[in-house]
Amino acid sequence: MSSYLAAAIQMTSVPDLHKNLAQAEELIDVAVHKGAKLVGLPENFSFMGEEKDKLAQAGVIAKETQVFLKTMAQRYQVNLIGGGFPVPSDENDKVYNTASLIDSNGEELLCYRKIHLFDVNVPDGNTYRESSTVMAGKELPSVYFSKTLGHIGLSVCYDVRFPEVYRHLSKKGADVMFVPAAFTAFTGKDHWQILLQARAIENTCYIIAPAQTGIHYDRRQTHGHAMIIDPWGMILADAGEQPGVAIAEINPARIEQVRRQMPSLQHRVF
Ligand SMILES: O=C(O)CNC(=O)[C@H](CS)NC(=O)CCC(=O)C(=O)O
Repeated sequence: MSSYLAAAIQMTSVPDLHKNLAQAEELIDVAVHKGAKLVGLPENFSFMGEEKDKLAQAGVIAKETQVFLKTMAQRYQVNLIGGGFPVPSDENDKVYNTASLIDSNGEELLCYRKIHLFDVNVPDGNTYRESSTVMAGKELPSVYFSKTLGHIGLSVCYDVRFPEVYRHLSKKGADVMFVPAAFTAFTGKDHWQILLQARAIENTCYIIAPAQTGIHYDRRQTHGHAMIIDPWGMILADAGEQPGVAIAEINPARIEQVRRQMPSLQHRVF
């Protein structure tokens, strides 16, 4: 593996599948033209709206999103992460919040179903009951060993509050971990960056965190600040608050250097 550029895309997705896919393509285009070889899209990139609307359209959203990811990966000859989109479950009428890694041949390399669901009354007055429409994934994420991109692990949004997910990925060998998110503006301002830096530092790994930003519908507002963090916890790129792209170099020598300087992974007791 040699150094390469990765991109964390930042979007303001709305309750309109085709508008979102058009915005996603524009930003993939920007990222690829800046040289990115691995591009992450945020949670809910293809649809962000009321839970009941998402559920009603889930079949169409899932199908069109999967076709979109494969088409874009092949057209732009890039590795793409779809950071979380609804896929209907076979068991009942709920969906799985699913993240997927697609290579430049359009093949799916990783698929992960969000384990931790956001059932929280946020003190700003918004109530989230993700479990009312989403089934929790039952399997910890696996790691894809890529000769060119490193050892990649996926997670989604609220998972970032559960360090055991990332320790699991780390034990499986991951050194580039994705946290695609739609973090609330209220929690994000105090927790987002700190949680991401903690996950990077404690696992001495790169963290790539695509994000939603701005006002999506009604009172739903997200925090933004898609970012890429290095294994020492340094913020290499931050997309701010407008839709756009955070781009930074993923450098295997930096991972080795930090793991020499701070060998905490070797000192684990549990
Ligand atoms: O807001 C929306 O409409 C869409 N959001 C989402 O789909 C997901 C599940 S509800 N949001 C989060 O997981 C936020 C986590 C978070 O913000 C935290 O952990 O503080």
